[in-house]
Amino acid sequence: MDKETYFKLKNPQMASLKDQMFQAVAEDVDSKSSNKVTVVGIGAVGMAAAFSILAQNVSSDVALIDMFENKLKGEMMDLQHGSNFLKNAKISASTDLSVSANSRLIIVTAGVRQKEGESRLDLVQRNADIMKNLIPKLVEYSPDTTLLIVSNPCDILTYVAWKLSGLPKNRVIGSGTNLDSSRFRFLLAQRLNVAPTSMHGWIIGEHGDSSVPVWSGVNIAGIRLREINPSAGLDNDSENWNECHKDVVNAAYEVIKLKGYTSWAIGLSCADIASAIFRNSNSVKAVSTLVKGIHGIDSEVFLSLPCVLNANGVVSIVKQKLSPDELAKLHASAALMDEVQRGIKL
Ligand SMILES: NC(=O)C1=CN([C@@H]2O[C@H](COP(=O)(O)OP(=O)(O)OC[C@H]3O[C@@H](n4cnc5c(N)ncnc54)[C@H](O)[C@@H]3O)[C@@H](O)[C@H]2O)C=CC1
Ligand SMILES: CC(=O)C(=O)O
Repeated sequence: MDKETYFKLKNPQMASLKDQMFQAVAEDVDSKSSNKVTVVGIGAVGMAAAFSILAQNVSSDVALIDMFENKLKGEMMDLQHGSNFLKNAKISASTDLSVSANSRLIIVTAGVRQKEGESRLDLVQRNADIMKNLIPKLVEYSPDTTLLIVSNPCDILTYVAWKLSGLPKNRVIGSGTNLDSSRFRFLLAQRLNVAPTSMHGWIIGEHGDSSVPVWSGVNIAGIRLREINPSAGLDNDSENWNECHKDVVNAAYEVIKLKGYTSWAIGLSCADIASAIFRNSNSVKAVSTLVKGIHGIDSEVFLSLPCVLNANGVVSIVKQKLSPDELAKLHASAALMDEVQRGIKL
């Protein structure tokens, strides 16, 4: 019961302050929004995603879910207290999955994270078990939703979520190498002293140790690095450009060693993907999608490729012209995903 109703029941003769202040003119609007995002798992990554989405006004309706009631309430209140600086935000939270009902996007960050020295693949069965508990119930509450899977190993858990959800493949997306591509562009841009947004380079394949840098296409303003230095990114390159990719692969390990986890960049990456969906933008992003039949991959695995994203999720995949070496590495990524998937107990 809200405070207004309680007051009226207790004091039937007295008009409330609200009644005295306002003259009702029409029925209130049904506040059910069409841009609701639920973030499942409100650890470092979930909260960075929720904050980025609210601060960038990608959605003004954010629901938070976790197992820990006090932490949930604390995070919800802390965000709500910033409402004055947001754009009419509605923030809700519960341990009960029903709080997610009618979400247009559900971002899943629940699960264990790597400890120092652990790889993403080491987490697979523990986090697959969490998906088994969560995904079918979440989809029951939001049958028209799009799932964005962030928990690691991201590509494998996106496959698991797709299998468990019964949703069409375009609406089950892994955050994939959108983050790795951002790291790559940042590192390249630093060496060439341009803005990362002016540096065009893609990391595809696994969000993890077998990720594939598409050196053949790295360019600024259409000038490919390889036109100037045909060895850029190769082992025999005297300028060691491939250090940039090695640093991308090492990035999470290094940040985890330094601060215990990674959060801000992946939070911003989630907001970037959510924005493409909510604004129906047809933006091209490297996200994890079902790649069977693309680039000659014949196994049912999810990997990142540049995808056109809009309100319908992944609507097409950009068929990059890959060099034989890049193609071989992508196939190695696919074979690794297939092998790990076969070991999961679903
Ligand atoms: N794909 C990517 O680019 C990235 C993925 N990650 C992954 O994201 C995941 C989360 O990382 P952090 O936020 O750092 O971990 P964290 O430990 O800070 O947070 C995880 C949260 O999930 C919650 N949780 C666990 N099981 C749950 C369940 N069944 N229902 C509801 N909530 C549940 C926990 O209570 C906790 O609050 C990890 O798997 C990590 O490896 C992290 C960074 C980047
Ligand atoms: C932890 C992780 O997957 C990342 O920061 O890339």
